[in-house]
Amino acid sequence: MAVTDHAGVDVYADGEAVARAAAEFLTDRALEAIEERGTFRLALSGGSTPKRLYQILAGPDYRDRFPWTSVQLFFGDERFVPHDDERSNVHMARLAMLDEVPIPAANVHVPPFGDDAAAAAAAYQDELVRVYGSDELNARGALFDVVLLGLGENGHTASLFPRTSVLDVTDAWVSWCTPDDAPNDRLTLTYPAIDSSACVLFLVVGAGKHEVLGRVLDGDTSQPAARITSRGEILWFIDRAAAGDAS
Ligand SMILES: O=C1O[C@H](COP(=O)(O)O)[C@@H](O)[C@H](O)[C@H]1O
Repeated sequence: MAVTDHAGVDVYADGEAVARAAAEFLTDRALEAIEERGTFRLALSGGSTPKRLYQILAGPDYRDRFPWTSVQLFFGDERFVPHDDERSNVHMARLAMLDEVPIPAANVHVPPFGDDAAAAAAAYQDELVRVYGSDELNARGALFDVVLLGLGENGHTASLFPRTSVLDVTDAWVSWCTPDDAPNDRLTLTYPAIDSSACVLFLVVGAGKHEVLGRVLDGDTSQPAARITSRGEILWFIDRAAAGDAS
């Protein structure tokens, strides 16, 4: 089946258009959630694709419109490096967005760094439990209003990497892995934590992602991203190149 025939897939001209559509989508969802429940819980993704989205949210069109003070921000995954390291997803998000917007520091929930990835994952889960108000997933509605995800050319998403045991973790919200095809240990939300979402939004940009995107959408479960579920909806904002349109 063509990528574009799958439900939930929206195709935009290029990465800039994907980022703009995502900024509008997140703003609408945030305003709706805050009107209904007073808060919006968003898990950010890392890597290169969402950087432009973060810059747009911090820019003149959204800086004063996005309801920063009522948003709780989390990280869907993090490379296990210091937060000021250039490889850190937190570092990227700070430079692109967080340092520029009026979000209270207490609303930005950063995965800890230290000597021990397992201990850091457990501590980050404790932080999620504290903000959510229960240690039982779905007990108080979805854990996240939106989980933002990307897609690696090896089929990983968040830091759910192929051939790692984190793919089998069902008894934790946050865990860690050592990929065999990427540097650094990683902290990541697990499948059950991502499933506890009102919406998962994948952003996929570039011709290099076309083949793996087709496999994931066709349900090839050897690709970690194909095993993502959501108790709400799963949406894909992709550009023409990722859709396989070479024009
Ligand atoms: O390592 C990571 O890669 C994926 C995909 O990143 P992209 O740069 O190819 O879009 C990303 O979603 C994840 O958060 C990140 O840690």
